[in-house]
Amino acid sequence: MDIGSVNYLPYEEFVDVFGNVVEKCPLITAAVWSRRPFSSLADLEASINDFIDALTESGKEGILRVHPDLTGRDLQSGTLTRESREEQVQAGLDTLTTAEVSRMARLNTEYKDHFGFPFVICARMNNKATILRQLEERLRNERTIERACAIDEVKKICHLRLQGLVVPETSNKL
Ligand SMILES: NC(=O)N[C@H]1NC(=O)NC1=O
Repeated sequence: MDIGSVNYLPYEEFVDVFGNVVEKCPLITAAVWSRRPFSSLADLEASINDFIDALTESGKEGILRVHPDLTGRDLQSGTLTRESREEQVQAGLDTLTTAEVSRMARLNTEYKDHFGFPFVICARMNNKATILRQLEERLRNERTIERACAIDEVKKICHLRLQGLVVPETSNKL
């Protein structure tokens, strides 16, 4: 779909198509619909990012909290959203050894106990080794820095999900 077609979408269809660009946050999509017409895919993405940036710190933590754990129960039981499942599979998180699964589970729990929200990272820009390493490193971050870092990852996930839904404009359009 191109951005012109996006601008013509009635509210219900817009939310059907873009409702999960931020994981389990269709409210963001519903709010951003009011900002159309979008001049470009980048403009749509900027509207989503502006909405996220304007949230209070507890609102941002709410966005993080609805994310599933990486390699958690949802991946094993098949209850992830389609997008999240594809991303975790692409990062190789469905092929961890038993030892890696235990390590990831232990670190995820430690992280969540420490910060009060789950560890979020753009799986498609990583692989299992870099994800485990970042999980260990980010556990040592100060809380405000870590929250900002996690929200940046949400925006990266959103960026890639949007790219899969909207054709970017060609620069040599007449
Ligand atoms: N916990 C977490 O990072 N989950 C997200 N990461 C990603 O790439 N897709 C997700 O759902």
